[in-house]
Amino acid sequence: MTQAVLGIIGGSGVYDLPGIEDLSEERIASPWGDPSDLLRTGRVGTTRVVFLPRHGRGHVYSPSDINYRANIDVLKRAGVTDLISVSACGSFKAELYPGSFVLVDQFVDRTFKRDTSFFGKGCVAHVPMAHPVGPRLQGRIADAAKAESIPFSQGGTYVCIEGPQFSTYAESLTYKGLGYDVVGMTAMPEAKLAREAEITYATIAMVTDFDCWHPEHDDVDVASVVKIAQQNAATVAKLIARIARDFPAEHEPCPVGSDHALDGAIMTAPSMRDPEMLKKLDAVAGRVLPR
Ligand SMILES: CSC[C@H]1O[C@H](OP(=O)(O)O)[C@H](O)[C@@H]1O
Ligand SMILES: Nc1ncnc2[nH]cnc12
Repeated sequence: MTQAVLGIIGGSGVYDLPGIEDLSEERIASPWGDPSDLLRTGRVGTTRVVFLPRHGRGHVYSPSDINYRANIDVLKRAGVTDLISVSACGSFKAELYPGSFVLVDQFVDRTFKRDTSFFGKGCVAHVPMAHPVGPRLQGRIADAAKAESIPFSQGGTYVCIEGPQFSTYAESLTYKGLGYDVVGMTAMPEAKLAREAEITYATIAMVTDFDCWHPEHDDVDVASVVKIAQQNAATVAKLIARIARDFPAEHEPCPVGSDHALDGAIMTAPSMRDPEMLKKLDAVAGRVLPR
């Protein structure tokens, strides 16, 4: 059996997770560099939880500067099996109004200057990304939201832009016209790396604004995002606490195979693999790499 460990990545406005019992801070070293912050580990009821604010305490890392590989690597080293990311987002749909929550299930990656894989020269791998969100994990978020009477919308596409600037009007209209639901700057490559690390991933997109396409709303700015994020902080904490409290002790097998994503994914012949690269992959790919 694999013990379930619930990881939470907090986004803009979510730098802390109240309600963790037996809280301690852990500095875990990673061969991929420095993660955004110390890991805050503990439990909620009997569930082990690990919290990491992706921008760091005080919001020191911009979306392009976050070391996504180190973040996912240390969460893997801490035993995280299931990872919920909380992300502030702009909305392209009138019905997804600021303050609402969207359980997105697809991502479009428009980032262009980030390290998007743990693999590469010396150990090449290709994991499936057709279904980036674990449906069972998302179902648990939905069940908890219902139990706490928190309105949410299930399903949707999150387009991840490089930032740090918000989108132009033409970009906003384009994303809306393409049918995307929300826009943010951080879910990619986070979701890709979680998949490579065989961690089941799901996102709670917290709508903070209408980006800049809506004729009856002001264009997005930091003040409006922060205002909505602060207003929703207690609701996010309540939702996460409920998910954690009701979480199973044993990791539930992921129906889309996120916990076995590396099965058959490594292309490089064993004799041609770079030993230095393999060392760095000890946590992420330890399950499939011979020791
Ligand atoms: C503060 S506005 C832009 C900022 O908000 C979102 O953060 P996160 O995804 O970490 O919640 C967006 O991606 C940008 O990083
Ligand atoms: N409109 C927006 N675009 C990108 N990231 C965001 N985060 C919050 N609102 C956003």
